[in-house]
Amino acid sequence: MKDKKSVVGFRFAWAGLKAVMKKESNFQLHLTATAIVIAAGFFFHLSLIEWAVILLTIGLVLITEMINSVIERIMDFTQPGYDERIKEIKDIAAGVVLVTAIISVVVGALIFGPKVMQLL
Ligand SMILES: Nc1ncnc2c1ncn2[C@@H]1O[C@H](COP(=O)(O)OP(=O)(O)OP(=O)(O)O)[C@@H](O)[C@H]1O
Repeated sequence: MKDKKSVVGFRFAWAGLKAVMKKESNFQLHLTATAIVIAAGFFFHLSLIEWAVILLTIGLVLITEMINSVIERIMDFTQPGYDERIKEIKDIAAGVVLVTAIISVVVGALIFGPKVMQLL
């Protein structure tokens, strides 16, 4: 019984993931960047700890983008019309994604920067 519930729960979670992949262009952009970073990781033979940091950073960006999408949907549902309070909530949620995106660029530069330099 519990197993069946877990499988159903997983199916809903997978449906949520598919919805963001299909409907959110920013999420698709992050997924493209993720594929490029992972390919670069194999090319540069990252160490285990470097992989761990890169994967955690990728996860952070994808998760915050998903949370941002959830907040946008709740706001659109709560107040479809223009509202200054909704604007601030959505702007802050977008700011969260921006912060993680900046962190991911810095992490990428720290890990890949020296390796790219060695190639030049
Ligand atoms: N109901 C609203 N009231 C006031 N400002 C809003 C409202 N909806 C959106 N905005 C403003 O428009 C910006 C963009 O909102 P929107 O919901 O279109 O998200 P988005 O960043 O375009 O994401 P997506 O492309 O995923 O829809 C918000 O950050 C906010 O400044």
